Amino acid sequence: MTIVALPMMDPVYIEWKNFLKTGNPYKCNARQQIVESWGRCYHGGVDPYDDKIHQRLDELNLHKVLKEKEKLIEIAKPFMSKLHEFFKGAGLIVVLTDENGCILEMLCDEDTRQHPMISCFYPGSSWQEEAVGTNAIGTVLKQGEPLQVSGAEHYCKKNHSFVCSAASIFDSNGRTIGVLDISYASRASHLHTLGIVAVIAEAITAELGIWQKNCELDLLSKRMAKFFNTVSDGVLIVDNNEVVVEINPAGKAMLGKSEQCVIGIELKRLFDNKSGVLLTNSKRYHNIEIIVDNKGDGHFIASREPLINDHDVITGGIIFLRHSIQVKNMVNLNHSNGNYATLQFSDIIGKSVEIREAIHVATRAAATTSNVLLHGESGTGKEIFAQAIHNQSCKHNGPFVAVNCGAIPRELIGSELFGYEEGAFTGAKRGGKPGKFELASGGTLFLDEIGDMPLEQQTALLRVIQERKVARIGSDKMIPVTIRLICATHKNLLEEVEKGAFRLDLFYRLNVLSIIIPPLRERREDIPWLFEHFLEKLSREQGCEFSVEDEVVPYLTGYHWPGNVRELQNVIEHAACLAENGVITVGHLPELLFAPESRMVLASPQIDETIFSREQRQQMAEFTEKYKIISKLDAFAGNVSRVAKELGISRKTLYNKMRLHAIKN
Ligand SMILES: Nc1ncnc2c1ncn2[C@@H]1O[C@H](COP(=O)(O)OP(=O)(O)OP(=O)(O)O)[C@@H](O)[C@H]1O
Repeated sequence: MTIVALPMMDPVYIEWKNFLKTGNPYKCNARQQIVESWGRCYHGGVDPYDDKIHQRLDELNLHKVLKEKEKLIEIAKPFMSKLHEFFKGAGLIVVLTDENGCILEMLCDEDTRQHPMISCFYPGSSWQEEAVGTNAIGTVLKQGEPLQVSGAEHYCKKNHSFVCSAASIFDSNGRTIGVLDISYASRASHLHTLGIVAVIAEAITAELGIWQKNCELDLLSKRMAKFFNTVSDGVLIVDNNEVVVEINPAGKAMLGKSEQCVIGIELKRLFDNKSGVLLTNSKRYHNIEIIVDNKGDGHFIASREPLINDHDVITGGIIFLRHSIQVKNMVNLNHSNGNYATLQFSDIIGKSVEIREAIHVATRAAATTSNVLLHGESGTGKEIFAQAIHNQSCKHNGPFVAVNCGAIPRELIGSELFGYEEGAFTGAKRGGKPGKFELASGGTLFLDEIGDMPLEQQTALLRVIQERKVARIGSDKMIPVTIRLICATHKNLLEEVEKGAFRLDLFYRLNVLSIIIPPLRERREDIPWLFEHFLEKLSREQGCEFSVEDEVVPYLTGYHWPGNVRELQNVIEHAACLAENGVITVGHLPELLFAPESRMVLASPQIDETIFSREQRQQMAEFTEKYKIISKLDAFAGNVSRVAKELGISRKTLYNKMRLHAIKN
């Protein structure tokens, strides 16, 4: 390589000399890009006569930058080698820098490398304008456009022997990430070198773009694969001939088929005729119901979206399958249809031996999937027990569907429980309707008042329990159902069996685990706890405090509670409603409670003795008497003689008692 000293008569050199005297760009005849750069260097305080060694990165930082720019180097290097090969022996240096003008890679002949003038080109040295004045690399980084800087156009004298051509390399967002440069020491500049550099920089930019796009596609396809393989919906992709080209693991599990048995097969051949037609006769549908007779739960909800290419042409379809039970569970989670259970064992209030025993058995029942029969009068808490069992069982994530068999007209009970097909009977809904068994599948079906179920439906129920499959009315397709059955009755079912109103075989099927919930009158020590519980609930709901006169609770415990806990709850609400300033007194209790025939205190004194103190019993007796007199006075319009006769006492005694109890007539 020949290093040539520039003659002092070079017109650019003269311009340079003149510029340095004033720094005035308007008096300068050099190229505009060069003058602009000189202006930046002049005002930025770059020393044009500085011949010190270039700024360079230390080992550690250079290593870091090289690591960061690994891909740029990898992509640019083959291009640089080609260039180097092409210009072999011409004394050229091919340089790659980062966006800060720091040399990352350089290629040159061995004898060029040895030349002292070239010593300023080495990995880590900076060619920023601020560091070495106007130069192709630094000035391209400032101005963006490819540029050749020759001889005295360089701001620093030490670079006057070079001709440098550089162009930026960009990432896919158009940000500069590097510069490609060809430099050589010469008096003569050749513009075609700039052209070559610009084209190669563009090629590197294009290849980097392809690499970045590939990375994005790779990431996208990894994400898609993850989604495809882990999503709980079955996903099938079909081509335009309705032939399956892809199926995900969930899809294979749902269809119970291996990949080999699905890929390349027509979609409709994977299903029965009716389902196959439904799945293939439209390019887009949402939530259509498919019932497939195969092993496991073959009851699906299917949706389909067309696959459309960039030219808006349909190239196939993507079909999503979901177990109907999953859909139902989601609906149930939304709490939009009431098929959910909120109550737990902790919501069952009571400390009596009887209720504790019932809770104990129910807890054991929750640990199994056996059918449960709850016996208890109306309002004793049968539903609360059913919900608690469901919520503590392995089915707690499934639906809890409650049906009151006594409340549904006889002729409708079949369609309610088992569902029906479209056109099964006059008035049947279009598309049919799933029954409660299907809706409860995966969870618990609570059949309240099972004793009221008509005999013919008992037979159908027995069949569902035995076969664990249900056929909708009007269809012979069997839909698998996995449910835990909890039934409840206030009737003595064995008596019903004797009367011929209940099937014995069904009774045995339902009565696997039997729980007796005793009436409230047989566990009166629970009344104070229930009273406190319901009052607290009212306080919370109404945002006000209640206080209760001492006599109230003993009075409640003396009533025979034919409506059980539900009635107690209503009585407390009634009293709380009437209570002035939140003070509940006996006077706020409903009159029904004072009717002598409904009082237990008098009827069964031996029970009272075990629960109440003598003082409490005395008080209760007084209250009973007081309210007996009041109710009779009301009944006979204040006619004292009639009331006395009715009570079997003299008028005088009645007056005395009225005075004693402060009763005004
Ligand atoms: N032990 C209890 N603790 C708290 N609340 C109770 C208890 N028992 C019943 N209840 C409440 O009493 C009301 C009636 O209970 P539930 O509906 O469970 O009775 P049921 O026996 O199913 O009645 P029916 O046979 O008339 O349907 C509900 O509001 C319930 O929450």
